Amino acid sequence: MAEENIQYEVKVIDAFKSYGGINVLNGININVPTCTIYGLLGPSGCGKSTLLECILGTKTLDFGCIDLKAKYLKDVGYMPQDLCLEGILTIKETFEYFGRIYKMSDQNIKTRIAELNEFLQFPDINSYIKEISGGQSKQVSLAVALIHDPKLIILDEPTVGIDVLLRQKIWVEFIKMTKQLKKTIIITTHYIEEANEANCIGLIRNGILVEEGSPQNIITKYRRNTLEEAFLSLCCSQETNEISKKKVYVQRKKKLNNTRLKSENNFDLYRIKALTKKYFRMCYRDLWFFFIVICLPMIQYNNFSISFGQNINGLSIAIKNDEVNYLDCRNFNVNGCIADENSNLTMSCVVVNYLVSLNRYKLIEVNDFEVGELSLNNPNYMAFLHFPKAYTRALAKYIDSHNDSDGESLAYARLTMDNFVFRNQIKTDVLNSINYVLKQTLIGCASNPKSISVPIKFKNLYGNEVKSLANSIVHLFIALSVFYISSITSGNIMISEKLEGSLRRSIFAGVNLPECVLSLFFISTIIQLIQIIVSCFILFGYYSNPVQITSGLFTYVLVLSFLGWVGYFIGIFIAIISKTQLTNIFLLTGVSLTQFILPGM
Ligand SMILES: Nc1ncnc2c1ncn2[C@@H]1O[C@H](COP(=O)(O)OP(=O)(O)OP(=O)(O)O)[C@@H](O)[C@H]1O
Repeated sequence: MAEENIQYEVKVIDAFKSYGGINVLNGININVPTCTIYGLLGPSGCGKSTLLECILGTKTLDFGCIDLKAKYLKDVGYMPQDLCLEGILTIKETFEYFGRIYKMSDQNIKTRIAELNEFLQFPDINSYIKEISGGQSKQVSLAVALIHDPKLIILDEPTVGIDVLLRQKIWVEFIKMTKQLKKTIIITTHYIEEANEANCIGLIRNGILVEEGSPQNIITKYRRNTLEEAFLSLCCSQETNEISKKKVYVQRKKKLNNTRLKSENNFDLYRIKALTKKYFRMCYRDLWFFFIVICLPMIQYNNFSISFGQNINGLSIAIKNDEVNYLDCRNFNVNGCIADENSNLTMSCVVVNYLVSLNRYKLIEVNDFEVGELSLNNPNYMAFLHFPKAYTRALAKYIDSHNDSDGESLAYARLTMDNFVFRNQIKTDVLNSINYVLKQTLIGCASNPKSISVPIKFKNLYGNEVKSLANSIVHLFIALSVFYISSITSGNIMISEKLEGSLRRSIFAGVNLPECVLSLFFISTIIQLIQIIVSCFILFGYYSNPVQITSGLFTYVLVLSFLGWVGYFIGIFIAIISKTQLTNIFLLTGVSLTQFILPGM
């Protein structure tokens, strides 16, 4: 065929690409004629995959030009070197997913699976990808590249790990595809013998195309019997004229316009549906994910309700009462006025009985002040209380003349330093008990008890029902759980998609990032709503924490949802900036911990 009559599917002109100043593609020119198989050969690291990705547009050239006949992503089928498929999906679901991304009808997908099965012979198509062998996953990956019957097929080492018989069968099929179905195939391979089947071969070394031509022409040119021998001879002559792989600075060339493959439309509901279905499967099939997102919070809500900030009870307080025997207080009644010289009131008993009536404390009498003081070294003791011998008398004198020269009206209380919550609770209860004593004193003396009350009236706008610490922070706990669960849901799905390469493969099939984010948003919002319902049911319904929602249930759920959505976007952002799974986990945990600490928890 005359040169001018040849139609080219792909033209790469003067392509340069470097990483860190080292040229991986060093001025490559290749021309791939339509309806042919073009084999790219070369040692590991010579730049074959980089060249393919530049042709596909997933990587950009630094200089040079790539001209593609195909204009749309759906016209090209790409099989990357790595699997880049979701192990958690079955073979059938994987085909359905990609088929739907390419907007194929269900019937069309079914027919295509049957056709591909005929020549690739998949294992049971209901097997999970993670459970099939390396060679079988390569077959599936190849089928995914062919599912939508593209015009241009780009395959990066498709036959690695596949047995010889099937390899031969695949090449026969490739030849049939180019001859009968007018497809163009670009293929990289390390098996030189199979490259014999290609119409044209390009040998790359150190980013330079050192030879290009049909297998027969190359064999003839190097006067050898086989292609392998021809390449060995070529490589040996190259060794002596080694192309430097050291820093090669690219000459400043004008960057030419490259053809970029486009998606047919930028925002497609059909693709969003396929993505949502895939994410849904990924969520409910991963049992650990399901456990962490749904079951673990339920356990935590339960643990929180049982253990956190409940009303305190059973705390031990050491007591030494010099005024009266502690046991004698049991039958004590406030009767009479302490101002009365003849009254035999012992107000220390009023304090003691008040504390006992709270059912929070276990009062344990000690005989010695020193022993009482030392009792706080025992972690079971939260306080030591001491009442002086003339406590009631001194108290009467203090009330009467505001004078207690001996300091006998002072009860002594030493509190634990170990536990902030317990200390404050005991402090409040002891102060309330003294307040109660004063009131009882005034009642006994027929005075108006209000005269001794603190002259302030507290009125709460809301929160009247809040009785315990757990009641007060239950909403904070729900809010933080919703935030955390949303961020780990979006963050973990996104990072696994990114690192396993399935995101890249989906993007190459036409999906764009906003579609991924929106589909994941649906899933995350559903999980969030389940979270809110379950948490409210456990914390308010089952454990009866008081609900006082002043702005209405809708606003409450909306505010929680907003928090979850913030968590969702933070998760996505962290997944985008994280380069490894570990960084992703550390960042997610760090941000969530900050959220726990900032509200003062
Ligand atoms: N993202 C990247 N950042 C830095 N260097 C890269 C990157 N991608 C590829 N390289 C480097 O570019 C060179 C060419 O890589 P490429 O994957 O194209 O080789 P290859 O010819 O396909 O090798 P193989 O046959 O082993 O797959 C390698 O040295 C590789 O380390």
